[in-house]
Amino acid sequence: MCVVKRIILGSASPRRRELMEQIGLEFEVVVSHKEEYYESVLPEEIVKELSLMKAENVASELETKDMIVIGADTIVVLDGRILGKPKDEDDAFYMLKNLQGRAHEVYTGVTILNFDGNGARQVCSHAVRTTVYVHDMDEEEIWRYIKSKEPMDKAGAYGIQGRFAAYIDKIEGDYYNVVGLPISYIYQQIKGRDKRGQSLLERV
Ligand SMILES: Cc1cn([C@H]2C[C@H](O)[C@@H](COP(=O)(O)OP(=O)(O)OP(=O)(O)O)O2)c(=O)[nH]c1=O
Repeated sequence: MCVVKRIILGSASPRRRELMEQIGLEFEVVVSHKEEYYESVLPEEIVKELSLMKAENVASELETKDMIVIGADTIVVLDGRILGKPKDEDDAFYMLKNLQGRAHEVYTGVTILNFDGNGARQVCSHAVRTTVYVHDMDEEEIWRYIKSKEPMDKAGAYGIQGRFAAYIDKIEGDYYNVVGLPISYIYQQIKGRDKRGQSLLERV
């Protein structure tokens, strides 16, 4: 019989928490307040770097034995420019005005740190891209959406899972990746078996 490892989600995002709960994983949330920054240039490298930093920041505050630590970061990319969370309502307006009527990319980077019983770790960082097509929005619609407060804590100033569903034409790729976590990728990774036939979830 195997003993299952503790899984730590290193995120303050309620969406990430909900997606982990949705698939029935048992996990704990630990939030680190250490600063994050990146040096990479390409979007997929940026989100991988940030997700690694988030996971490492959380791991540095824990006794990391027989444990899986997950970090994630989501950005919206439009014409090569990165849109993070809006600073204020005018910033949200600027982002939404540019996103409407066309396609953009959403990248989420995920890092899974897998610690064995001796505290030795394996690192797996991966980025997932989804293309999102947004319908035309007039200025009144954009302001109405901003006044709903939904955009303010989200990359690109929108939440596909909320009122913004009204403006989603179509997507190509993983929906959950846009919400903040490519959840089936994570599950398949941690359930996957290594050469000894052992799942990441099992303690040695
Ligand atoms: C594009 C998009 C983003 N988002 C959210 C997911 C993330 O919470 C947020 C992107 O910001 P992040 O910096 O990736 O994450 P966070 O600061 O919210 O949480 P933490 O760093 O503690 O893990 O935007 C949505 O909820 N829906 C969407 O459609």
